[in-house]
Amino acid sequence: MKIALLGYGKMGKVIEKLALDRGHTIVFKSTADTSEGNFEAADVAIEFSAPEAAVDNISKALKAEIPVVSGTTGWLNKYDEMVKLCENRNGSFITASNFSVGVNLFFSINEYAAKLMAPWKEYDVSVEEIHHTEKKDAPSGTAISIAESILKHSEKQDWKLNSSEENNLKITAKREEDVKGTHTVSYISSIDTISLEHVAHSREGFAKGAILAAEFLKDKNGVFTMKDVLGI
Ligand SMILES: NC(=O)c1ccc[n+]([C@@H]2O[C@H](COP(=O)([O-])OP(=O)(O)OC[C@H]3O[C@@H](n4cnc5c(N)ncnc54)[C@H](O)[C@@H]3O)[C@@H](O)[C@H]2O)c1
Ligand SMILES: O=C(O)C1=N[C@H](C(=O)O)CCC1
Repeated sequence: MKIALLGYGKMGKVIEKLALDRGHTIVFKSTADTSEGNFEAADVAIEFSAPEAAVDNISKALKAEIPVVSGTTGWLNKYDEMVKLCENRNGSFITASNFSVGVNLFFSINEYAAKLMAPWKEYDVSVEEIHHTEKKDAPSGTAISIAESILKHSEKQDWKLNSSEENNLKITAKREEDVKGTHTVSYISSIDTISLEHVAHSREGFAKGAILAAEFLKDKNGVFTMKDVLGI
């Protein structure tokens, strides 16, 4: 596949390496200030940029009839707009707060646990995420996805960052040097604690999942999720 990389930072660089290892070619790369290569030649665009840049990048790909995989977080208030654009252009689009296969399995475990724990009111549930200090958005997109699944089975009204109000699901966001991504769901009672945790050891999992999504999307039309890609 000929790939355009929209965003060539920490993720763009890992994706480039894995894509080349899988026999793909990179025909275009862009950052906030530079671009090189031939965008129109791409079979698929993989977009990992910044919250303020994602909508422009995704729109640019859809308008050029190039399928787009977007991993950027922190822009999902415009998700419906991108879905409409994709449908109007008969294009192909997938976004995920986390492309790692392990995290997507963790999402399913989290949903199952939320359902199982729902009747056991003595447990209070909370979510914690830890990422590197360069991360622009908080809480992480992954923590929001985890919280939204828990809320489907909970009496809590909404998630809230760093709130201890009983009717909200508390998400704690920590920033520590070089942490790739740690997400923990805790169910705490006065008697015991049940914890579920996913720890990313590197960025390879995110990159590999994004390439799997790009390979899945190449000859399809529509809006998809990682559940479609992984068949889970
Ligand atoms: N979904 C996932 O699996 C996943 C995994 C890791 C990171 N992310 C998200 O991906 C995004 C990027 O992460 P990163 O660690 O690579 O960040 P980074 O800061 O290392 O790199 C971002 C890159 O985007 C570029 N950029 C900014 N504006 C741009 C524009 N208008 N056009 C093109 N490029 C532009 C920057 O110049 C930089 O090269 C973040 O939102 C992060 O939260 C998602
Ligand atoms: O490094 C980041 O930034 C990450 N962002 C995603 C998120 O916000 O959930 C996925 C994990 C890494």
